[in-house]
Amino acid sequence: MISVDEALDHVRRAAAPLPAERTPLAHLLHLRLAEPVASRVDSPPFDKSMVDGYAIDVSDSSPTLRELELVTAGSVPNETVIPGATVRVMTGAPIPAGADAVVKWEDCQLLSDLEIRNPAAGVKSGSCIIRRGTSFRAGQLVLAAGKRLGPLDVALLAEIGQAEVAVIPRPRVAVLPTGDELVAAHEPLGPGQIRNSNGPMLLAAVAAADCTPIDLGVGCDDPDDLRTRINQGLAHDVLLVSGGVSAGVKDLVPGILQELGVEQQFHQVRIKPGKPLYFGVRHAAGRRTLVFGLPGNPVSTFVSFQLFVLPALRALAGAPFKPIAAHDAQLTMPFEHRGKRPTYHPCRQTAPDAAGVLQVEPLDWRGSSDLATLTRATHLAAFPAGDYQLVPGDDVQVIPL
Ligand SMILES: Nc1nc2c(c(=O)[nH]1)N[C@H]1C(S)=C(S)[C@@H](COP(=O)(O)OP(=O)(O)OC[C@H]3O[C@@H](n4cnc5c(N)ncnc54)[C@H](O)[C@@H]3O)O[C@H]1N2
Ligand code: MOO
Repeated sequence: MISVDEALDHVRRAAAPLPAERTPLAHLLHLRLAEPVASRVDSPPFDKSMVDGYAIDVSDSSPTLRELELVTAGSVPNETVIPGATVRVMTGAPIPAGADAVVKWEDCQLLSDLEIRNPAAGVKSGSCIIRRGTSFRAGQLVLAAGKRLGPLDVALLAEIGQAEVAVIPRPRVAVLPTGDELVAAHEPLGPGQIRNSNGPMLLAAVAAADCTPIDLGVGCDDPDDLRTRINQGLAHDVLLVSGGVSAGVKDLVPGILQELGVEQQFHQVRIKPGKPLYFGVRHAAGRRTLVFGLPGNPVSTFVSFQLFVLPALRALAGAPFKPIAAHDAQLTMPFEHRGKRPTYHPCRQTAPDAAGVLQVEPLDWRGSSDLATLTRATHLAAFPAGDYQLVPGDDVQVIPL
């Protein structure tokens, strides 16, 4: 049995970023750029008006100005602003030659249909004009490689005319809960049966991690059925199997994975819950698939997902590999730990103390099938292995959920 850190090292080695793919703007959200992006254009691409008004030459001292034409956004001026003349411009319109400022129409006095009093007195050159290249110049780097793209980055790519860009794709993650005892939430429970909660949980957790979930249905504890479904799962970047990985007569998953060419990296980790965790990698036809066999108890499945699968998914998607960060906290209640495995115990944040230290209360958790308590938890407290008693105020490391 290996330690959590050793297990994470195996996952780290296998979880190199997926190969980059050119992807259109509509599908870029939360993906990471595989290349730096420089603009091929100046932005804005021309000097433009920031207001609806009159483009003028501030040095013109003529008492009145005659309107030569109206220029709206999307059209171009034909006339030049000469002494005694103005061009009426709408917001976003290009500035005509000869003009060096725009005055809002409500600050101008209309004398007749096409004539205004010259509003130049006190107006600064450049006023209400945004100059070509103010945001950035052609050739300038606008987005760095590795950046996780948000809505503003997508907008920026559109602004520079980059209709598609090379990004690390969203990992495709197949989910296969296994067990003859499992029935779906809408089906009646027969004797000895339980509902499949891991399947919906993992599909949701995969989606929450910005990956694409693929539902492989529920596998029976039957070699042929498992072989077929696992084979389907191996066509994706990651396969998450839940159940069937411990020592029971129907725990067939590790054997079938081996048969299908998955190279086991580890099986069993010194951790509670989640001891029977399996991890393997298959390389076939130029594709690498990471395979996690998650222990079937729902809390074990979830904790294993958080600690081992989530860092792998993030690294496949191009982020640096990083174990889930632990924070310092203090216990508000006594806690007795027994056992040779470190325990990740559901706990609940109370208030930070006066010094801002996070305070947590270990919950009355009834073990690896007690999903209900986990839903009330805000953190997992990481208690080291050993037999010992902790008291309120003792330090503990916690992982946010
Ligand atoms: N002799 C040993 N027995 C067990 C060991 C061991 O080391 N030696 N490890 C125990 C630990 S720890 C765990 S955790 C479980 C994990 O077993 P499996 O991964 O093989 O899972 P199953 O036996 O299939 O299921 C365990 C438990 O969880 C329920 N389950 C399974 N799938 C789902 C699902 N999709 N939704 C909800 N609940 C599910 C299942 O009915 C069982 O009750 O093994 C111990 N045994
Ligand atoms: O490690 Mo198991 O996950 O205790 O139930």
